[in-house]
Amino acid sequence: MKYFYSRREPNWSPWCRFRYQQVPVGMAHWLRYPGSLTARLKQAAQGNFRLRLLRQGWARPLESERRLLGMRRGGVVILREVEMLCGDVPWVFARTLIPVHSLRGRARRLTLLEERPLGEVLFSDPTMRRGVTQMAQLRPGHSLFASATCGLQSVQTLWGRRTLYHLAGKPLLVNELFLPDIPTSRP
Ligand SMILES: C=C(O[C@@H]1C=C(C(=O)O)C=C[C@H]1O)C(=O)O
Repeated sequence: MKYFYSRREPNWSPWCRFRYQQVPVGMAHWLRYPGSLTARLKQAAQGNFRLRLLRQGWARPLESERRLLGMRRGGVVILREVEMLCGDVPWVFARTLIPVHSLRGRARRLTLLEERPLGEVLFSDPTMRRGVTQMAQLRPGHSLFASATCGLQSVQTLWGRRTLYHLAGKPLLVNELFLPDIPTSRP
């Protein structure tokens, strides 16, 4: 199955050069959170955490994703898109790309997760290495914005990050977009 997105990319900046002054109070701690976001969301949702698998299938990465993943032009990935919710309220839209050449050995099980959070597997694997994280402000028309907001007209901006992970030396890229209902007061 193929998925089509706007290919206009937001301005992704590395963690260290990101201008945090622009970020609303209460959003920065989500963007900078260094551990498993799944675990952090579970804690914040106090027993109401849910993960909904939106789609999984073959796709072509966006140009900047391809470069981060070190893939050749025309290469394909397994694309997994999920929503992480508190009850029925979506808090985070996550899009993970696993290049075909990463789908050997340990990374294979990442394709069999269904509604089990990827973070649980990733953060319990001793071969996992966390690489670069980039942040961006996304607006309507940017790639991923429509998928994350399900086309909701009322949403004008989203904050997001993407992190390169390695599992047994093989790369995968996780995009996480924080949706308007995520709590912005630190518990
Ligand atoms: C990378 C993590 O995994 C989370 C779970 C995901 C999934 O199940 O597809 C995707 C992205 C993350 O938000 C994490 O918990 O930090």
